[in-house]
Parts: sequence; structure tokens; C-alpha cells
Amino acid sequence: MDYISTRGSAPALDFAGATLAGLANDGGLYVPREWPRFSADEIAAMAGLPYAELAARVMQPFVGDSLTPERLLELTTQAYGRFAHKAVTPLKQLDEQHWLLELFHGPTLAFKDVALQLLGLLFEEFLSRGGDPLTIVGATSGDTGSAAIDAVAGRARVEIFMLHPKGRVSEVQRRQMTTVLAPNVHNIAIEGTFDDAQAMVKRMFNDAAMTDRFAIGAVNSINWARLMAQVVYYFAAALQLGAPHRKVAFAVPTGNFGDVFAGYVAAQMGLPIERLIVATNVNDILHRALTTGDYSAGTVTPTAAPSMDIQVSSNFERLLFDLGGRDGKSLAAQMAGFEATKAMQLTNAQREGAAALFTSARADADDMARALRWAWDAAGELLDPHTAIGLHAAQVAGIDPAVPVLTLATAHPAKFREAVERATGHRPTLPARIGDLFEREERLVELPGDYAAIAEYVAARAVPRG
Ligand SMILES: Cc1ncc(COP(=O)(O)O)c(C=O)c1O
Ligand SMILES: N[C@@H](CCOP(=O)(O)O)C(=O)O
Repeated sequence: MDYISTRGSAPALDFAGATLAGLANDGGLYVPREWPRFSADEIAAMAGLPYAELAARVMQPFVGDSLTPERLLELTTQAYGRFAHKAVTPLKQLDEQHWLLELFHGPTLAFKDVALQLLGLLFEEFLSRGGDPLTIVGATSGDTGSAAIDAVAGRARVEIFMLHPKGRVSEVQRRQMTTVLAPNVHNIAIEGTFDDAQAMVKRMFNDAAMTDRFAIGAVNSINWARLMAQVVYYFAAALQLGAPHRKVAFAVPTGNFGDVFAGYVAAQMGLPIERLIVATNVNDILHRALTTGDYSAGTVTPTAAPSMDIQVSSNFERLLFDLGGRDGKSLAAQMAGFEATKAMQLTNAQREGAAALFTSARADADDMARALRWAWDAAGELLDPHTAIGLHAAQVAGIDPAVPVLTLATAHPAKFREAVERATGHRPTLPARIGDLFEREERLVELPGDYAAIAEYVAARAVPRG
């Protein structure tokens, strides 16, 4: 399997190359040249596999020759061995139609661990084969940061620089990043929003002054390997509810469009999915794009679901590429227009293609609080605010009552204790493994939201090529 850029002019790479490269050097995102497809019989044969085995089975076509099947299974076994639940991503039933797909049993209590625990091992594996040391530069609105740091802290030949928007992540989220004191971890709080941080990260991948000196790598979902690992839990969940003989729908709290794009990939691979419900908070660019075709970024409004306070959704580009006939040249022009004006219109093909599988809904603060209360009162479940937005969307999407709807529970409620307590009157407790988080020492620097300042900081601490 090789990987091509959504903007059509970067060199194609194999899986190991695309994993280490992160972003393509034409500014595009890597996608597999074609979607591998499983038959219904092949999917049926996956039922009952332990998670690590299912993961290796689903991911092998994407990995190609970069890892043997035996080595891939060793890595998935190691990655998912650190999860606190034996099923890794268990299901919980809320009522006759609605289910939670719990994705927060990893070390940092958010769905990001599912991919990043594996990605840390993939980096180690591919770097052990030679090449330059890796300088990871990432942006986080709260959860990617701690999951990526946990995955690479202390690993040889990797430095990680993680940018978060100062004051716009929860205290638990910040501490989960800043209390990791390994020398290869560098936390940077910037003035600005997640979008500002993400734009600076992407700029660094295209800054020859940096890329000539350093091998810049990505842990955000611009890195294809992130999404590949997330495809697995769509299979795991659907198989438990009767796939491939029965369709299910998924409601996905969405920001950077990575998680829900993984669902789209699962559908392309043959998993029967009724609908993918894109749930946004008031930062609703994706809801507007999917309902009206208008993809235009406004200013970011801080909410109680801060990890979704995003207006520029990186992975939407992957969807537009696929739905637009995989024409890199015309997508490059469309994205250049968006980068210049922060607005673009979807083409008819993109709109119609998206409408065939995606539905969307937007939740304001009241909708979110109502969903939190409903889950607590009706099912005795404390949700986190992001999951509550997903549940709201699941409940208003109008899915046929015969079709099970799974809401992706993307974070543990304890990461957002204040918001959960405000809505339900109940304060979730931190799981024992991070029970002492508030006693740990923090280390971070504060920098202006200015590319030159960030690049200078990284260049002074990263390990050069060679
Ligand atoms: C808890 C939580 N839910 C949902 C999302 C949105 O996921 P995505 O950016 O993949 O759309 C994020 C951040 O990415 C998150 O941290
Ligand atoms: N919500 C994310 C934002 C970054 O998204 P990513 O999936 O592209 O890494 C976060 O928590 O940091």
C-alpha cells in the first residue's frame, strides 16, 4: 500500500514513510492510494476476536510491507495491554436504541490513546531502522497533547513540542501534559486558539529552514496512522451489535474531523454503516458545511467542550479529496482559496457525496447540559461534555428506531469535572492512576502566538538531522 497527498504533488510514500512524514510536503494530507475492502464473510470472521487481534487484522492492509503481520500483532498487543478495560473499547447500553462506545480507558482518559499508544510504538519501530531523529511538533486543544506525550515520553530519538492554547484547556488536561517531566517533552502554552496552534504546526512542515535541519513529525490526526488505528473501534463496536448482518449508526463528537473520518474509512472498507452523525458545539463550521455547503471559519468561541473548540478541521480535506474524485490539483486550488479567505463552497459532488453518509447536528450549552442530565437521570451514566454533545446529536438525528445508534464516548468525565458537576450536581472523581495529578510538579513555557518565536524555541532544543 502506498500513500498519496490530497494536494497531488508530494511524492508517494509507503506506510513507514507516511507515518514518519506526518504532513505531505505540498501541504496536503496523506491518504492510502485506494481503500482496501473486506467482504461480508471476512468481516463476519472477525467477530469475537480479542481487540489487539482485530486491530492487526483491520490495519494490515494499510501497513503493507512496512511490518510483518506477526510484528504488527506484537505492537497492537503491547499498545492495548495498557488499557484499563479488557475489551479496550467497551459498549454500554443507555436505552433501547442508544449505546455508548467508551473510548477513554487508555492511560490519559481520552480516545486519543487508542491511536497514540500504537503510534508511539510505530515511531520507535521505524526509527530503530535508522534515519534522522524525530522532532514532533503538535497542537492540542487538550487531549491529543497528553496522549501523545504519554506515548513518547522518554523514548530515544524523539523530542516532542506540544502547543496548547493558554487558558483554553481544562485544568486536568493541562496538568496531564505539564506534569510529565521527561527531558524530551516540551510543553508550550501559546496566546491564541487551537486553530492558531494548528496553523503554526502546519507551517513548520513547509518551512525549509526547519525541515532542512530537523525531521519534523506529527502526532495530530494529520498523521494517517492516527486515523488508521481509530478505524478499528468502528469494526469492534459494529461487530458486537451484529455486523455485517445488521447496520448501525455512529454519533461522533467532532472537531478536527479525524474520528468521524475514521468511520468513513470503515464504511469504505465494507463495514455496513447506516449514518455517521457529526456532532459539533457552537463552533459549528462542519455542521454548516454539511447542511449548506458553506465551509467558512468564524472566530472560535470557548465552550465547556474545549477539545472541540475548532474552526478549521484538518481532516475535512481528506473527505473533500475522496468525494471530489481524488483530483489533487483541483483540491489544492480549493484549499489555497480557503487558506487565503477562510471560506469556501463545497462542490455539488462533495455535497452530495457527503449527504449519502453524513448527518450533522449542533449542540449549544443548554443542549449539552440537557444530554448530560438525561444520561445521568435515565441511565445513571456521567458523561463528559464532548460525549454529551454526541449524545444530543444522536437523539435528534432522526435515525430509524430499529437501527442501534452508538455515541462515541471520547473522554472520561473526570477530565471536565466542573462542567459535569454544573450540569448534573455530581462531581466525577479522578481514576486512581492519576489521583495525585494535582500534587505533581508542572513544567511549561508561555510563548506569544507568533510563528517565529515558536520556530526559534523548537530549533534551540530539537536534535538536528544526521
Ligand atoms: C474529547 C474529545 N472529543 C472529541 C474530539 C473531536 O475529535 P476530532 O478532532 O477527531 O473530530 C476531541 C478532539 O479532537 C476530543 O478531545
Ligand atoms: N481535540 C484535539 C485537537 C487536535 O486534534 P487531532 O485529533 O488532530 O490531534 C485535542 O484534544 O488536542
